[in-house]
Amino acid sequence: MFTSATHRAQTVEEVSQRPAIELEDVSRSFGTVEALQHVSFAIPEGQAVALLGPNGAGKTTAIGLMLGLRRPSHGQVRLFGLDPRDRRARSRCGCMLQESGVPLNLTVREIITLFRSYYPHPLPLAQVLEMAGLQKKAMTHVGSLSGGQRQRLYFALAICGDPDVFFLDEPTTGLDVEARRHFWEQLRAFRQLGKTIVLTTHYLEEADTLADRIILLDHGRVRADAPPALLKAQVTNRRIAFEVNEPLPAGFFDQLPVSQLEIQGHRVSLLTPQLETVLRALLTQPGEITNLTITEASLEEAFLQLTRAESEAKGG
Ligand SMILES: Nc1ncnc2c1ncn2[C@@H]1O[C@H](COP(=O)(O)OP(=O)(O)OP(=O)(O)O)[C@@H](O)[C@H]1O
Repeated sequence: MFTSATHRAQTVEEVSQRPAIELEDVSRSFGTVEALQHVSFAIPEGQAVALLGPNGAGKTTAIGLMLGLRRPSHGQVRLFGLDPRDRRARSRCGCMLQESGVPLNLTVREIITLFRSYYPHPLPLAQVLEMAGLQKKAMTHVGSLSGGQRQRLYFALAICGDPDVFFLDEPTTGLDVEARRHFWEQLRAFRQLGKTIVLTTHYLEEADTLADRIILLDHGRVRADAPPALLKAQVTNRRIAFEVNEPLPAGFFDQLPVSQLEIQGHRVSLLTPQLETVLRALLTQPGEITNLTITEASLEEAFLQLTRAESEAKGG
């Protein structure tokens, strides 16, 4: 579909061996706030990584460090083996940050042309407009774009330099479901060009859909670092759902290891880390149990369990 004029053919070994980004024992404080603490990871070229975490986890700080917009208080950050502020590294980056200010009195075409001029090997204008789905808006003034269209423009400006690594800080916040899915398609197409992608998100579905790997940050530390499927498997919780022909005795679940217990009429759903214990109790009580299903925890449940374990370990 899309072609990249400057995209070099790379062998599998090259793609997997050369890290695009490296953080080595990185900490960053703002006064007394430790936004990141002893964070280390490497992102190989061609990988799509989601930095996931609750508010204040340190996601934006991490992106700022990788882009050279901030400096670490401790440790080292490298972008393509260079200081992230080095022009050679920066010219290979595209970014869509939370606060992207652009002049409102230019047309879409004019501003993309301006941004293309900053890069040594920009993508053709027509391709940028097509990738961002802005062909029909080329002559529209930026100030007249809707929120969703403006988000597409930010995407266009971020990719127009044909970056090797693309940083996105909460790119779909505020978009409706349709616009979000459209954006995911655009990003997937961009990924197929072999690009490295680092995105922060609050949307677990977004991380699950787009990322090869999720780095879960919480209170400035890496809490988990794994592919989405493995992250879900790390979590011992299972969801049990079933129907009862008559209500279970009062207090039935009080002594059982269950959480997120929901009872709606005859339908019961719960989470448990001890599947056998709960099943034994259910199957030995006198009432009839039907439509029993047992499923793996969703990514959302995994996320909650992992972050809860962290705050409990801290006594929080
Ligand atoms: N410029 C700053 N000055 C002071 N404190 C800051 C600054 N930037 C970030 N922080 C603090 O560092 C911590 C991490 O913030 P950061 O923005 O990186 O988190 P985040 O995971 O991106 O959060 P969100 O999902 O809400 O955007 C927070 O406690 C935040 O208040």
